[in-house]
Amino acid sequence: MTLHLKKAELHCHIEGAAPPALALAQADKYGVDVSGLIEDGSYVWTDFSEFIVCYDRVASLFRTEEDYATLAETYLTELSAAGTIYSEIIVSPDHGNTIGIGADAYLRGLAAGIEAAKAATGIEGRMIITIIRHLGGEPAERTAFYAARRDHPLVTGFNLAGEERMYRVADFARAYDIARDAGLGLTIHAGEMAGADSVRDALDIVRPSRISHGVRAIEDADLVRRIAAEGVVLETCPGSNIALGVFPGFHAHPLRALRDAGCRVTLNADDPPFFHTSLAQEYDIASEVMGFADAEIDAMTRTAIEAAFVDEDTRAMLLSKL
Ligand SMILES: Nc1ncnc2[nH]cnc12
Ligand SMILES: [Zn+2]
Repeated sequence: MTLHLKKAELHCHIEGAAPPALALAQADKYGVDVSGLIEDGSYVWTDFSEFIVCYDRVASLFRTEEDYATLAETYLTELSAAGTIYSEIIVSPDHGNTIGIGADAYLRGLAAGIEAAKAATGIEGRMIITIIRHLGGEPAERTAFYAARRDHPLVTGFNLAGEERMYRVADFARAYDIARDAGLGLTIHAGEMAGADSVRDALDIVRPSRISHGVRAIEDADLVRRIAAEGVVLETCPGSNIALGVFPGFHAHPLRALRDAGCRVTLNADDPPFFHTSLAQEYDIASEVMGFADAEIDAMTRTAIEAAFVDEDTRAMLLSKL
């Protein structure tokens, strides 16, 4: 067990953190039929494409500012109970537009949830605005402009999620330029559903300080050396990778190999209930299944705080808690 260890998370999609029980309550509230979506208390999907459809259906059950406040507060409160001091949630203002409340109300609701959790538990939270790869470059640029104009201090980063096998990183270069110019921290999903080339493109074109996943860099030794040399931080999500079939089991997961090669690695849950995991479980697996010592896991937590998209006073405060 790793309950005694402090934890930090850089990579969790907030709609992907909705516990099935909360999604069921939301479905009840809005009279939505969830057969085929939730069965026996679990989300139903079989591959990445179905997972994305399932994810979007769950997201559509959250329809008001208050719903989003509840979602963020529920997740961060659960994290805090497991010893988590910091969490970055990946948020999608496009969902706010899809459900009709607009991006501002969507972010306001999430921020209220983050602040409520902080008031109750002390957990620090930030929001990373994501663009959606399978929607293409044009909506991404609109979202990047929105993110650049952000007027909320809890919005500190920018990400690209969605179907990695669609479009090219270059299609999102302009969106990333806009986010970079606005001073947002940059990370990008790469090396999850696509291989080393995708990670190399992400490094060359986006120049991020972090990569969301990045684990398939292991397919190219030169690329692993480059990630280590450049100090790019990998937001690894082992449970997610196993659930999505990226690797056949934890024994085959490259977390240890990447760490041993000098890459800076962190532990994250991605979309925890969809992948039957939690941040606490990712820490437990690192300890009990992958055999990392407590000091090695603490080093990953420290790396997460070092790479967090926060101001330096907040970083110092978080580091002092470790
Ligand atoms: N694991 C994942 N990869 C890419 N996009 C996502 N959106 C939500 N979860 C994701
Ligand atoms: Zn992700």
